[in-house]
Amino acid sequence: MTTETLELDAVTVSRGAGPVISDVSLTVRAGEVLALVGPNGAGKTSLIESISGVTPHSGGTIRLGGEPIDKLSRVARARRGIVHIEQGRAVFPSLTVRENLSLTASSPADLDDALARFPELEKRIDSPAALLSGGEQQMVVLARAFAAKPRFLLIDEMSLGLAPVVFTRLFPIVGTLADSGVGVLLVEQFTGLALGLAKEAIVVASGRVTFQGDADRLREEPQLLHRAYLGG
Ligand SMILES: Nc1ncnc2c1ncn2[C@@H]1O[C@H](COP(=O)(O)OP(=O)(O)OP(=O)(O)O)[C@@H](O)[C@H]1O
Repeated sequence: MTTETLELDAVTVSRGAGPVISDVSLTVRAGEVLALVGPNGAGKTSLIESISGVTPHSGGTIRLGGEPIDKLSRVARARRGIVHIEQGRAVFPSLTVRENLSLTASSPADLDDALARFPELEKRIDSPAALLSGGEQQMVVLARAFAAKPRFLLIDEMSLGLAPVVFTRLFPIVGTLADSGVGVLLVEQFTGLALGLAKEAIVVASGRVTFQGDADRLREEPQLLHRAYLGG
């Protein structure tokens, strides 16, 4: 059986004065986590946005299951299974947890399936999302993404604004989503956590790839990571 892929081939993204991502090629595989790390301003968010269609890319090709998706709108890409979790916890505060999940679940079974992965949310199912803690809100965001039955999940800085004790509990959930067959591209400032979940890693600095390979190797060799952050 061949593994489904989301591939970027020499992708360039330009913003304002010039390219913020240059010639980046990578492959996300179904069932695996690919960690995308790098210093602030390296272009990680721009890269993720080019995949989901939030920001257009100015060069290169993006393929989903081998088919180019460059010309598809953001909505069309989402319909094909590319789900983007943007920075910040975008819950609908006045809606209950159930209503938040219903926005993306296309059937009650999909909603139940998503909830089954987040037992802590089941207890809060009829609470308005505004009354949940930051960690619980991020769980709603993850559950809502999972309820959409993604083929590929793009996660941008899930830990932002959360206490370490909270996000270290959330991180393993991303691993279980990948184990269920979803391909995950994970942007995360807590490099150690991201590399711990990932099979492969890619480091981007000043818009260019400075390391691509085994995540464990990068985790075990801090000098390699340091060099990649400085530009390779
Ligand atoms: N809307 C925009 N218009 C113009 N330039 C932008 C815009 N958004 C980001 N940039 C620039 O693009 C470059 C890459 O930013 P981006 O947010 O993609 O990097 P990042 O690696 O995700 O950074 P961080 O970790 O700080 O979120 C930066 O130089 C940034 O100033």
